[in-house]
Amino acid sequence: MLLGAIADDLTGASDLALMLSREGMKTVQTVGIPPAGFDAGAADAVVVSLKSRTIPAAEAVEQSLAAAEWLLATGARQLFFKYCSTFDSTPVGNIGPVTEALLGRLGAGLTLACPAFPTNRRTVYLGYLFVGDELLSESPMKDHPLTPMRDPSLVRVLQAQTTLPVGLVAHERVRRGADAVAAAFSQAERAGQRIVIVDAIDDTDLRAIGTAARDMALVTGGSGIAIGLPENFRRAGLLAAAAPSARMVAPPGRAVILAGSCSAATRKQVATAVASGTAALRIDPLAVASGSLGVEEVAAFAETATGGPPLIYASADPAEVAAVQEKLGREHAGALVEGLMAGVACRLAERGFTRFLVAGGETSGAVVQALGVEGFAIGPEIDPGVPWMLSLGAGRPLALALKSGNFGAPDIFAKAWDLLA
Ligand SMILES: Nc1ncnc2c1ncn2[C@@H]1O[C@H](COP(=O)(O)OP(=O)(O)O)[C@@H](O)[C@H]1O
Ligand SMILES: O=C(O)[C@@H](O)C(=O)COP(=O)(O)O
Repeated sequence: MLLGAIADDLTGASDLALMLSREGMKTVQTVGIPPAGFDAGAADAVVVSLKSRTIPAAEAVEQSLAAAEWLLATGARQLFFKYCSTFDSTPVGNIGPVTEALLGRLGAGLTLACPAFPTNRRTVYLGYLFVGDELLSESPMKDHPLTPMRDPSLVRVLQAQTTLPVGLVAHERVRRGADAVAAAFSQAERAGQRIVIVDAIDDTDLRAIGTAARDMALVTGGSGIAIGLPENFRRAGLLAAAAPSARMVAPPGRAVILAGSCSAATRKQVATAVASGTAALRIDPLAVASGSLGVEEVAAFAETATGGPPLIYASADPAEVAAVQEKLGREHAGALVEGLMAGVACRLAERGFTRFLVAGGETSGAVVQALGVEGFAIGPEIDPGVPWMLSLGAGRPLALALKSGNFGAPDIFAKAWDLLA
């Protein structure tokens, strides 16, 4: 194994695994730290997915360090800490504390932090994160149910989460190429900085940064910054080219869409599916809380639905989410919906469903843990950042696509199935 990655959620992990696989690394994604005897095959990269984005910082640190130990023991030559391209975190973590702990474990001086993913319109300029045409703090991320992002300055956001000095490598340096970036890293290290936010507005920037990060023991960021890392291993003669797959042979069985994401892109995808006549059931968290809607009723809906894959969604707009959270509390509301989706997925898997498209990082984490999946082989790209995957482990094989809340075209719920044979 060459690259060992720790991702703070499931969908983020599959986003990264897809990027590495597209760039020619044989990549396996695991769900949590693999059990003893887990066979990663001849993987060039292993992405360990945690569900550590919003848990208490001390627990996120503990889990990330344990994942790092496993990856290092399995032979990883470089570690990667994957977080969201919108830098999703709370004021107390977890990006800062986990980065700090991993640097300490590796005895490393400097690392970089770059969430840019230009293909999905996340760019960083002068340390400010843009989502599409808007600053992070003016984008729909300001209303995220669990991690509302209200400050667009990544230096400020990260510095609030760590005692390590945070610096900036600005675009003026990045656009001059890999040598200029490497020189900026050395300069930052001499100045006592330990984490540098690095500007990037396109893939050329990301590849230059990737080249410059060749000798960093730890790289942190979104999936975008991983685009230039495989080439370092190829230049060193350690990695052969591999062709990404176009279609995936999925186990026979029925299909369902589970959407627990309230992000703007998911809401548009839900609206598109409903408008086009997809059989759809809306989950009201208050009905789940009162016990009037449960796993059995929801599973029965999916089993009796006709037409294409049915859609079960809790996705709601910011005002509705705020009203629910006021009544139930933010975390309890989230946990209720996640629990329901996980229960429904299990029930449907027992009854012959084998193909699951899940929207939302936390939601995917809950579903995949409940299904008992140990890991995934990476299949074809549905949309940037969203691959089909085949489950690994003891249970019956399943095809899963874990869609980050804000990723995917409006018609992804309809077109995804065409990639399955
Ligand atoms: N209608 C709703 N009201 C309140 N919370 C909700 C509602 N629907 C979903 N949630 C919760 O919001 C969170 C969405 O997070 P996540 O699944 O990570 O989506 P995303 O990928 O868009 O961030 C989950 O905890 C989910 O259970
Ligand atoms: O980097 C990204 O944007 C994604 O890979 C990701 O982590 C998104 O998280 P969710 O929106 O919670 O799915």
